[in-house]
Amino acid sequence: MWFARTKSFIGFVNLRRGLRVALIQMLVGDDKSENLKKAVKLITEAKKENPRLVALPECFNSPYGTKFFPKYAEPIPDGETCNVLSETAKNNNLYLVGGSIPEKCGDKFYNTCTVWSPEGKLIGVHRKMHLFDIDVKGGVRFCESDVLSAGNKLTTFDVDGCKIGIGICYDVRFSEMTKLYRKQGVELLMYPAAFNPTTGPPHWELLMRARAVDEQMFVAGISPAQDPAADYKAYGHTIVVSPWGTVMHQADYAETTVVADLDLNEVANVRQQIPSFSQRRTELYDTISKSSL
Ligand SMILES: NC(=O)CCC(=O)C(=O)O
Repeated sequence: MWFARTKSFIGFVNLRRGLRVALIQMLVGDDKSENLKKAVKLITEAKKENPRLVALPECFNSPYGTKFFPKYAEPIPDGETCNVLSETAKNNNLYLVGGSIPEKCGDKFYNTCTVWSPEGKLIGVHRKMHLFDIDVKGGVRFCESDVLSAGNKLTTFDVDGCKIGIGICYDVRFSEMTKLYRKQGVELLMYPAAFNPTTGPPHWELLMRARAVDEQMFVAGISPAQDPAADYKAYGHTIVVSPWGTVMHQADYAETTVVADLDLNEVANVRQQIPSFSQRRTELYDTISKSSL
């Protein structure tokens, strides 16, 4: 009897897998120490909601622009920003996805996300794999590769049994990358990101939902708030999408924090009901792609 009760209690505990995340849509300025102070303040405020994991946006310590990257860049993990992120994760006892910062390594620069444990340990480093080089006539032109080098590795980490993958902004356009994360068992994909007023309205939500539906996982996009005075205006609209493709939360343009409760059971439920991953005809894809070369 006791055993049966205990077993069902354990079963109940195992059944409920949840993760509360707080996504900080922070207004980034051109003063690095002010940006760092602001990040600490917003993370500390977010802690009141009791999240297990907090995330910052792309390029949160520097304005987003190639002319700024070399000036704001720091070594990882031995720079001022990493020290602040490590301390803040530890002081608040939470996992911290440190958005991204311009990283300096030797004579190269990268757009890099660091991930911190509640003990303040560095548990992940992701260098943006796909550089944002686009030229939309009458819209946005940007060429990260003028200054930055691309990373070559996927990055995952574990929070209470949930495997989390990292991409940075433009990485979201590459479904091959998400497929690799799915193969590695990822259930939540987080993109620190900074879309813009040209590509944001037509593509931001669409891409986040597409990746969530393709790979049947939670997807979060964490943007800076929009600064109307900045050269590059971020789109904002920090977003969380469920494995079913439903937009659970989406911010507007202003500074805010999105708090979301992720029911991780939904991942397995959706994957079981629509088993598209195991129904792929990879033998055909390989043959067709080789024969059409
Ligand atoms: N920071 C970025 O990578 C921006 C990506 C973007 O705006 C896009 O349309 O893609």
